[in-house]
Amino acid sequence: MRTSIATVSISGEFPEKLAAIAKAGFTGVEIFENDFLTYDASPREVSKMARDHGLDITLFQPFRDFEGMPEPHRGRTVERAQRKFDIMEELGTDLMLICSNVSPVSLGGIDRAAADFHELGDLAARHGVRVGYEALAWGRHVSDHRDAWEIVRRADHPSVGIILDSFHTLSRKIDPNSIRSIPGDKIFIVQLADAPLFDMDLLYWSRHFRNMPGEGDLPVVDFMRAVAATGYTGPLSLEIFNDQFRGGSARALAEDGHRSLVYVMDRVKRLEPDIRIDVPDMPDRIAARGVEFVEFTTAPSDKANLEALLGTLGFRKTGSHRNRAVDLYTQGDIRIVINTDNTGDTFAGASYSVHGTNAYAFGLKVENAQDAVKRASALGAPTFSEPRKPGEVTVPAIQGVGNGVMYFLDDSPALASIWTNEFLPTKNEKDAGDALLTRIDHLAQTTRYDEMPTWLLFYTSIFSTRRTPMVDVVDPGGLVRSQAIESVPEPGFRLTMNGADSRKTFAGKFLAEGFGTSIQHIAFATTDIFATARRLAELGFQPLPISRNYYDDLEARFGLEPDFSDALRAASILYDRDDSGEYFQIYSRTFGEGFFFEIVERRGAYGGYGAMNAPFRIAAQRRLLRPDGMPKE
Ligand SMILES: O=C(O)c1ccc(O)c(O)c1
Ligand SMILES: [Mg+2]
Repeated sequence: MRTSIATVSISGEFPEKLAAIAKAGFTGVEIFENDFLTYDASPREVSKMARDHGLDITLFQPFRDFEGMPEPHRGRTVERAQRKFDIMEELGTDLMLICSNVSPVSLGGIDRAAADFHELGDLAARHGVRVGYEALAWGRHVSDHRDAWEIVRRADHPSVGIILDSFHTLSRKIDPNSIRSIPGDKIFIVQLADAPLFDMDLLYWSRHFRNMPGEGDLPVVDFMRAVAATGYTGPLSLEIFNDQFRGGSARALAEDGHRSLVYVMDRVKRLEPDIRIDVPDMPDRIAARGVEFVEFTTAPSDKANLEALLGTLGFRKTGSHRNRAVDLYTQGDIRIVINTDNTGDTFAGASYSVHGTNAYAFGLKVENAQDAVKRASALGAPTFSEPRKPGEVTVPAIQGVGNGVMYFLDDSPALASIWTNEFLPTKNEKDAGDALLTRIDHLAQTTRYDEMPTWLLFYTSIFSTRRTPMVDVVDPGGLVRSQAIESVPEPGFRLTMNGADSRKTFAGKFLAEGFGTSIQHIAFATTDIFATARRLAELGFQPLPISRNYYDDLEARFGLEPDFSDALRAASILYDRDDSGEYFQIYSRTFGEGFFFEIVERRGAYGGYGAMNAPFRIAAQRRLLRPDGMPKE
């Protein structure tokens, strides 16, 4: 698979862009004219730089306002093209992109445009180059690839072809299957971009909000299936205009870009088994069944606090690792591991010294743990391993969000018996009883807003998932954007990603003080929230106190019976309801740098996360940060 990316897609100066592009595994690069014009080097020097990095220059672009010009503009346009052909020769590329005319003086007419292209084809051939015509979604006369194709067909010149760009086709909701009738050898290059669905001006949407395939909402896989069906085997080239990306890290963007192309082509290969698609073999998207454990790293001195909090949530210590300072706490199907093995250079120790106490690792239950690592590695995720002691099993793992560790467990004998083989059971003198918590409902990871696309792509490319729409949560310190990912077909693994723009938000403060992205809360499921609340009270659990105003509003909003809302209020339970069911939430107070636990009950088929309650939760957490702490009753 030949992969390419336009220089506009990556931040930084030319040398930095090219280095990042090559390092991420691309074989080609599109030179965006503006990047070239603003960089102080000759075309030959730029050509050499690309080639020194092993990159082909797949395209020089864009050439604007060419076809359908009346005289005297027409003559000047041809002269302009001639000069660009000279530059292309020095750059060492043979393909130029001509985007459909947006000039108000341009004239329509398919035959007029075809005649212009035929003439340009002759000129291009004399320079040994080719031209490709791309329909901009906002072109004045041509805004649809089907019209662009008709012009190219009538131009009937070997040096003139069509350029397809997924954004222009899909943003206008043009059926990508219309591509299937174009001969593959007349498609000179294919540009790919995705975008979140916004109802806005096409030009503005395209120039500011494109993102990598798989990060947005456009059916890029369907588009590529149609392209593959034409027999096209040329480069797949990313062209991503995105303001946020321009401020990001060149290396991370290039890595995301490469991952997105491999992901899309792996999807296409599975959906079109009869078409030869040149993408590395890898296991299919991994169906995560659930979170098998979450592991905290902490120091012996801090451990007691975490242990005490877990105790009030009804967890008991049920095991100690045979060789290490690692303890296991369980309840229902939930396992929490506390690691204080900070001797030597363990990863847990390193994570603790950078972030303090944090949930630095979790384990996912999957069908085949080795397959999960294989797929993740094929998509560019780093694998993780640490030296094991005799008798210890190596659990397949990768590094993910914030360098946290993601372990994979399955039913193979070695992995399935790890808890009984490596941990010695703890005898509990007196059993205080649990709080009816059954499993981990979801994990919530907090990250910088600009890193969210990276991590959404990470999860959606490796796992079989669906994403819920992005919701905005208003924090008095700024906006926090939140999106949930759920495993399919079974929602056994649920994860919410919260992106904080400002360090003044509660989430942003967690990032700043914990020095980076990490799990900020863990939500446990119960099947009876009121029974759980009673048990928690007996265990001495202190819920996050919620303001009285919240309950008054809730009662009015849902028409709740006063007895019911009183019961909610008495136990500091938050409530939500939609057409499919009900949702109950209890929050713990925060621990360390803003970490907390949540307990939820889902009734019916409620599939959300209580987003409308988030501002109340945040307000309550902020109140507790104040010196007096307590809410006014
Ligand atoms: O926004 C533009 O002008 C523009 C230019 C070149 C392209 O290939 C494109 O897709 C858009
Ligand atoms: Mg384009």
